[in-house]
Amino acid sequence: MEASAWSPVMRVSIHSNRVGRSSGIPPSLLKQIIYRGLPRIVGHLSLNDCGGPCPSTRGDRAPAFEAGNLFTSLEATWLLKKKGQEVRRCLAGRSIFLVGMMGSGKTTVGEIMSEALGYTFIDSDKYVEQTLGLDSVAQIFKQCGEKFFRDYESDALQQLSMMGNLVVATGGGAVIRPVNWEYMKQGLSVYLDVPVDALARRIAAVGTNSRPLLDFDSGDPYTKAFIGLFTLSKKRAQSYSSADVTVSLLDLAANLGVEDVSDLTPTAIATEVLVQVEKFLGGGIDSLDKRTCP
Ligand SMILES: Nc1ncnc2c1ncn2[C@@H]1O[C@H](COP(=O)(O)OP(=O)(O)OP(=O)(O)O)[C@@H](O)[C@H]1O
Ligand SMILES: O=C(O)C1=C[C@@H](O)[C@@H](O)[C@H](O)C1
Repeated sequence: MEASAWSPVMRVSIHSNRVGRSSGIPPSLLKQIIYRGLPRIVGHLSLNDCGGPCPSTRGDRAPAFEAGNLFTSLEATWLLKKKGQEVRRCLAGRSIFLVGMMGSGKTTVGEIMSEALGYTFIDSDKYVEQTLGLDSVAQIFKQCGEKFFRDYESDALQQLSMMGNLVVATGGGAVIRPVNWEYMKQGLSVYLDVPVDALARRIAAVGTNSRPLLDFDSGDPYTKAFIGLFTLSKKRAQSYSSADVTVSLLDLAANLGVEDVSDLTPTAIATEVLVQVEKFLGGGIDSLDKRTCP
């Protein structure tokens, strides 16, 4: 999944005076994360086990086995882990609930964050599937309808809210029920704000089959995804804005001088989420040396 989905790293343009402005991460490290921060891919490659075409064989990518690439990836991993350790102290066991539209990266970014924090990752859609013993959310919608799914989704969030030390990727529609916010307020909520075009491109790449609210009868995958996401995002904008922390990919890209949000790696986004969470909790953000968190 990762190897084929990430966008070409070579197209990223970096303006050194802008890098790191919002995040408090040393500019040289942040540049490397954005420019070549592909630790998960390198991890796969080092096992010689890429699921699709290896990045090293693709013309639009930096050579994956180049010593510098591995080195910078290790630095990115180190920085993420360090931030994770700092934020873990600030969180003091509170869980993080990631909210956002379908395809916003809650699962991808959440898994990376959970590893950095030493937290357990839970995907609430999967939790509901397992509770019901059904294969997919699409099947639940088809057999039992949306309301039935939403009831189980609320139950799942209630149960998860009573545990600590979790990063939870919530379902894209979890925000529409006020009671779910009561559950999520037991921890910290983070909204991943991704432009609809980028969401539609990501979802079109894998098809709309697994996402019942986008799986219309006609239209190509991008158009179906775009129309569905656009409509839902308008309806949900206010709900998403209730999150404690918002991480806007447009803002992050602008602050980093990156032209296209698709060029932001999951590691960079996960690191930014941790930085913003730390900021929300009152921790040091201007420098890695400032650690004012209790
Ligand atoms: N930063 C990124 N750059 C490019 N592709 C990404 C990025 N983050 C996630 N993706 C891809 O986008 C798709 C959706 O990601 P993911 O499953 O993490 O989103 P989600 O918010 O959990 O979605 P859903 O709510 O529908 O389950 C996946 O194919 C994933 O590989
Ligand atoms: O945005 C939504 O309403 C949904 C998102 C998915 O995560 C699933 O929870 C389901 O497909 C509904």
